[in-house]
Amino acid sequence: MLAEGCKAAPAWYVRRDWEDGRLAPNEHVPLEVSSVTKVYPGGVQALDQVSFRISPGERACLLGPNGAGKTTLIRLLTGALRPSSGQVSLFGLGVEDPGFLQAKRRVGIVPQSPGMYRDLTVDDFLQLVRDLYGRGNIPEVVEAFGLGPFRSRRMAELSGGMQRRLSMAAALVSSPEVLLLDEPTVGLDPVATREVHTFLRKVMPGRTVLLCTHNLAEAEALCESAVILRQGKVLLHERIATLRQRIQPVLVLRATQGPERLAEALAGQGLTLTREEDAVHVHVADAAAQAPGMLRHLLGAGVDVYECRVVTPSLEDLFLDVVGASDARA
Ligand SMILES: Nc1ncnc2c1ncn2[C@@H]1O[C@H](COP(=O)(O)OP(=O)(O)OP(=O)(O)O)[C@@H](O)[C@H]1O
Repeated sequence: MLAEGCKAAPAWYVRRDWEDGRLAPNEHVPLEVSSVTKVYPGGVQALDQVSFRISPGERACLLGPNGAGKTTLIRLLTGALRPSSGQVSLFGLGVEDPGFLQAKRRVGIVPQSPGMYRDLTVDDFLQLVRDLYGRGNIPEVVEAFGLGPFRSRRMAELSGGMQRRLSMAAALVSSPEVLLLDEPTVGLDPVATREVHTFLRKVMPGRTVLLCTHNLAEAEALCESAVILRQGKVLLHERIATLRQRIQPVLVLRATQGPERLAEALAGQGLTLTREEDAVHVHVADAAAQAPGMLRHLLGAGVDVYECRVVTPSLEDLFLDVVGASDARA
């Protein structure tokens, strides 16, 4: 399952415990997808033998290009869809198991929209959720998410940002151990997006999280691991820090004498150079170790460097690297 070129798998990486590729069910694993295939009526195959586990306390993002199967996977995990084959389990229990409903009560779900509940007031909706979960502290979430002034407001009358706040509050009413977040900031303006991130930062620590998003900055800010899907398959499941080691940082250099002279002075040193407008990018394994010698060499060669900046790869760079490499192989 580890994509070509990936480094050693972390401890929680997918382990194939059963010979047929399925994972052995484990009550200590909050979210588990084992050899799941989903074919929609009409024949579209959205997921193809997908397996991964999200460990307790892991905060993972679910990434992938359009049509990769992310929404399908989230809907399978929420129980809204059934797999065509394979097993989705929460705390080791599959949908057919008698304790599945109990396991589901340990999972809070933040959907993209309030769906069919638009006509309920904020209070009605939170009470409905508390009744469904059989427990919960409404005043606590109303306070935590600043919903006090809106309690008698119909959900349809709330702004997009406020609806999202309510969705998060509802997901947390029962103090779940797991949070499933389906694009929590899609369609929100930057102010509302920041507000959602602030709330999420408060509630995510200590919980297991799977965050489906297209916003890679959001994923990077909130999660420490990534599951990348493409065309219904898992390309990788890895720590973001480990992923980052796959791409070298870049030293961005600018000199008074211009990029040609800079590149000329660095030629023949076994470095990978790329020219970006008036800068030269040097790919380095260890910027702190290599930059001082490089700058001394340039100064000695009569090149006056006025900018030397280390750029570490972003999750976007990593995503493009992983998905691009997979596209090239396809
Ligand atoms: N209800 C459905 N009936 C038939 N095909 C579907 C249905 N829902 C999704 N699909 C197809 O399944 C595949 C995966 O779709 P899915 O929505 O899960 O991907 P996604 O990664 O969430 O995409 P996006 O990022 O664009 O939201 C796509 O080819 C899509 O067209």
